[in-house]
Amino acid sequence: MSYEFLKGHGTENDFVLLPDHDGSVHGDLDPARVRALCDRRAGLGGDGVLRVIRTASYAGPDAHDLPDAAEAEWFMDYRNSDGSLSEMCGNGIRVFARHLVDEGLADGSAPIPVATRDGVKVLTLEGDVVTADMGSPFVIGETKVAVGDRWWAAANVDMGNPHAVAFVDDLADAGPLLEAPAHDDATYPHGVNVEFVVRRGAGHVAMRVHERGSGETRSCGTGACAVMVAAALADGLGDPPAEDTAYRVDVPGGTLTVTWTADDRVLLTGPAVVVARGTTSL
Ligand SMILES: N[C@@H](CCC[C@H](N)C(=O)O)C(=O)O
Repeated sequence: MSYEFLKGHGTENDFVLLPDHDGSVHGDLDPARVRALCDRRAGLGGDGVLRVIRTASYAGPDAHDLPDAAEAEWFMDYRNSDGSLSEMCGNGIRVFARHLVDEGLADGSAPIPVATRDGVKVLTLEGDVVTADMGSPFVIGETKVAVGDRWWAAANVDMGNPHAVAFVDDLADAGPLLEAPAHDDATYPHGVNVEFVVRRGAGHVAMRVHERGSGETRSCGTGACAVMVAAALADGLGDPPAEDTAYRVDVPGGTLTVTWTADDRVLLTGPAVVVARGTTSL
């Protein structure tokens, strides 16, 4: 079977997009196909797959939990590169919105609602930059993570998907991150995305991330949001802050801006580009 794909990225967190508007191309989207597509040597390469499907047409895992199609015509069916599902992807949803507008499937001059496994997110495009309203963060408490025999205290922040945010002295402290950092399985029964963070200045941090289901990636949008929230709280801001507050979050693949609003919304702003398209039979 031959089918259409596109390739895109947001701050070098890269994705294979699979247009499947009525669900007739990929059915349940076999995890083995996701792994084959994301393979960087034998496939197209990617940190994940974004299936572009109408909310009303999705019949796969979690279909019963999806928002109503009247709230969001399109559903971002996100898969990690190992084939697993995740609730949300902050870089992916910006690329998803860019694709909808490029293809005339959504009007880029107005906010675009997109359904995810974490509810409806609203995207706004301004030139090359896309902002995703990621909703409210949930700061659950303290945990810890480890690489080898080194442990760090970490903030447990839920952005729809799970995060552990560890402040470190140096981003190199975590080593090459060839394996998932150790974490508390009782706190994170479904695994966790782990961010290592350093301060760069007032309202400015830099991070690395090991993503659940994808390994170390060049960026993670939900991770950047979790990092901003953890940093803002460590800086003494309220939950939510008294006034809208923006932090610059540097990632290996670029720079994101995260704004935590006084009405407790986290806004993720950054680039989103589609770089290629074609057909494959992977
Ligand atoms: N890269 C994404 C997050 C993708 C999902 C994550 N690996 C998980 O399993 O929760 C982002 O930009 O947020």
